Amino acid sequence: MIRLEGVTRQFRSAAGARTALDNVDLTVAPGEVFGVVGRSGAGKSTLVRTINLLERPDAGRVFVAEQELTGLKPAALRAARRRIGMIFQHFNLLHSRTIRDNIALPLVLEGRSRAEIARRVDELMERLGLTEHARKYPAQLSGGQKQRVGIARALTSEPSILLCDEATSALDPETTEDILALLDSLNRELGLTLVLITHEMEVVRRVCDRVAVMQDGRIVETGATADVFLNPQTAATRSLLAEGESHTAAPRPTSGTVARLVFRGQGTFDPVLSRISRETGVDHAILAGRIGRFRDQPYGQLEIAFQGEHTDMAISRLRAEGVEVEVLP
Ligand SMILES: Nc1ncnc2c1ncn2[C@@H]1O[C@H](COP(=O)(O)OP(=O)(O)OP(=O)(O)O)[C@@H](O)[C@H]1O
Repeated sequence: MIRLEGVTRQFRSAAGARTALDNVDLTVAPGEVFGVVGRSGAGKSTLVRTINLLERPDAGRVFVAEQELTGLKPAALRAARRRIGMIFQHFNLLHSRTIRDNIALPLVLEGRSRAEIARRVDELMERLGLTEHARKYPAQLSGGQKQRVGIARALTSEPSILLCDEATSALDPETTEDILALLDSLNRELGLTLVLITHEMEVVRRVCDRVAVMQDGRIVETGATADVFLNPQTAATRSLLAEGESHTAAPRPTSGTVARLVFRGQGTFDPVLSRISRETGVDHAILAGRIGRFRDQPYGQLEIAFQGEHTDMAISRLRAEGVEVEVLP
């Protein structure tokens, strides 16, 4: 659905050249919710703006739905862009226009008929719970409502892709959850492909099927969210994940083997640890733990201290049951 091949983008200024994207390859499958994370300046916005060619790469090719956008003439590019909606952190609404007119704007610019515009705008306002706000102005709405207007406006041309640039970063946690639930339902019900830039790891856990981690204009790691978050392969990913977590190390006992266990999927709910403890006579003390969810997939992470003669056997048995076990030094 989306394919970037060897995309490079430099910005030149008085201070010199800055490589915002450095030979980036990326593939996003149809119907996927794809997250892009990284520190400020890593190149996330430039990457996402390259997908609809708001930012033109200096080198490399961009394909959307098997069509090479980088090879299109202006009129064909305008048509291709209609399949790609975009929403923004600060909503980018026109303050002097009503909610209805903000949503209608892309259709007005395309020269659609009044009847068609009215039908489509009514339908979107109904779907997004905005009907009662039709005649209000953006300043009269809350942040979450303004983002709903942004989403409605992005959906007017019935895109198959929605690019979300820090779409929840200006919202409080409850409103963030509300907008994420809406994006999640648009993905599930309309099959909309979502590419979502965020600096909030919780947003990625909540909605993203896959994630790419960016650093200095490159994608340093990419994979299923659960794989990247539970087994980060790069220092950049580990440092992003460590942010906001407690930095107090789990207490360590003076004897025994300390290990980190990861349970995934339905296995999260199996009493496998106590069963294997009983069968091998190996006791365990829980030092730290967390349970949660990656989109639909439940997971649990435990740091435990094994105590007993047959610790190696208990660890092999856990691995045989599908529990990931990393023995800590
Ligand atoms: N229009 C521009 N002119 C000059 N430099 C730019 C421009 N746009 C981006 N850059 C530079 O390119 C690099 C990548 O910027 P980009 O906005 O893509 O990063 P980001 O990961 O989205 O960061 P943030 O989270 O702060 O938005 C930065 O060093 C930035 O200063």
